Amino acid sequence: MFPSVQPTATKAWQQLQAHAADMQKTHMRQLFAEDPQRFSAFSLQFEDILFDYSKNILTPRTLQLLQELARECKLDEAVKAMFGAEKINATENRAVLHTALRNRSNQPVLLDGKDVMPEVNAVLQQMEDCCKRIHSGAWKGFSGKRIRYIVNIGIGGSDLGPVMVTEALRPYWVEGIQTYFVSNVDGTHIAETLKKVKADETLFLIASKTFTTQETMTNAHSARTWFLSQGGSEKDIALHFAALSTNEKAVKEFGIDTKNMFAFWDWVGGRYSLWSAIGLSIALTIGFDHFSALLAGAHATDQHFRDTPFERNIPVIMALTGLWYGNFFGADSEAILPYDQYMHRFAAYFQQGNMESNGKYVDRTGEAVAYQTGPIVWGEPGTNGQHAFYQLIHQGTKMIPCDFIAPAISHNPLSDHHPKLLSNFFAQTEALMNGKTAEEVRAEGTPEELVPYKVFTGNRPTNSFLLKQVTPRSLGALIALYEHKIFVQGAIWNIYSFDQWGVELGKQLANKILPELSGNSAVTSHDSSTNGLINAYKSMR
Ligand SMILES: O=P(O)(O)OC[C@H]1O[C@H](O)[C@H](O)[C@@H](O)[C@@H]1O
Repeated sequence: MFPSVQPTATKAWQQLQAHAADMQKTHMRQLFAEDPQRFSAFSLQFEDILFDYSKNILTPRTLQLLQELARECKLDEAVKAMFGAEKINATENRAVLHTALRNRSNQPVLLDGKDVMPEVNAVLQQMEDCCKRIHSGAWKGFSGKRIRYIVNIGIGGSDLGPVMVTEALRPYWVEGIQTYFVSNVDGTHIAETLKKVKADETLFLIASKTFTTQETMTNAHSARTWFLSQGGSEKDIALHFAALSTNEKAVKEFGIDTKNMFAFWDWVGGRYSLWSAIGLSIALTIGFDHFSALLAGAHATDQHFRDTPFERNIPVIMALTGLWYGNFFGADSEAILPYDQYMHRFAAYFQQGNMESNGKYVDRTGEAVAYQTGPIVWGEPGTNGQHAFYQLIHQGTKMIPCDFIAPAISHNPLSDHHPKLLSNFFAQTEALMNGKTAEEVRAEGTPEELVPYKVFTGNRPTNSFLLKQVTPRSLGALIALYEHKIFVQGAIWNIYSFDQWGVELGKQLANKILPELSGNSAVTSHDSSTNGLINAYKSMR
């Protein structure tokens, strides 16, 4: 296990504090004016992705100190521990091996002395066979018709990744396949979805690592009841239900034929599981070859992350710049702003990826931390966000570091839409960096009383990711960059990034409240607010 280092006790942290005091007085406009080579000094090309981090409030000295912090916190050992299958998810005594799921090199990955790759490859083979049978029409439903509808029932990590990727890769959808996702326990979600599909042409994928999640099991049972009401018989369930899970026993108990079970393992975290059997909805939607390309893109990033010195390592730089603002400028959120409509769930996906991983206040020694950890992550696609919340990013009182993401080539090159979209992408980071001075506002002939309102301070940090095109490979690479960013930050903050105990309390209390909701007797077992709300609900229904 890599050593536990308190980041604030390092020499680099002290130096960064002193340096931050200077940098808080520095304007990026000045940094750009001083160095005409700033873009080439602070940008990196990886595959088809250009990463520009020059519009950040940093100098070579800042980066050097941040990298020193990473070294003092033993980031190199943490990386080795993860790739080396050490049980770095110590509170659950598990390794963290989502990188093995996309290990296209097939180099052995030894966990407790046993290579996991044969099992990984066997499940990929099973997924490929399933895709072939569905896409060729060989897999037939109970009426003899081919499968046309895929309904993935899952939540959290068993939903968000597949939703995000299938949406981002819509141009690659296999003809004749329509995929839907049901996650919310709100009956509306499954009811509205079932209106769109036909039982004899639908394959339900019950996606749950644990196969015990309340929302997923409730939706799965409702799907089964509906299926049986639509002409399907008990024996037809084998043709229309598959399970993506680590829990074979619970899958059997639900009544799903284990030959329709696609396995994964406890060393795959839910929010890192789109590369596993949980990705079957992706493979069925975009085709197995495209799913393989997604894995290959992520694998390329894994190699970049594992083997590149910190100075040129994109996830390390993403992590360090984020940490710089969170810990030394007091920023508490980050926006992810894709200028690509297909990527409209990208921010939502990394809301779970980041906030469930690094939303922790207890460090690896069991002590409460005295510094900020994971940021609030949010965002919407540009340009919609510009007409909604960018006002606050430009002129609000909070610093919100933003990631701008855009493809150079659109999948829908309709008249001049794409140049217009990209002109906004370029303009926004320029405006956020430069701002507009009072002199510039006056020079436009603005009446003096309006000048203060039209001034933009600028100096608001952004990263830009310019992709050639959103393809399975580039998307896979991009997702993995963000995954490793989260890992690096968690390692430096000395927290456990791969558990999620914080989601348990609400679940426990909901289980306690559920039986109290039946009947009409007044509930008195909670605080007065909770009692009051429950009793008001009982009187309203
Ligand atoms: O895949 P499942 O076991 O159904 O879990 C689904 C989700 O629920 C949990 O509460 C966790 O917060 C998530 O990390 C997980 O992805």
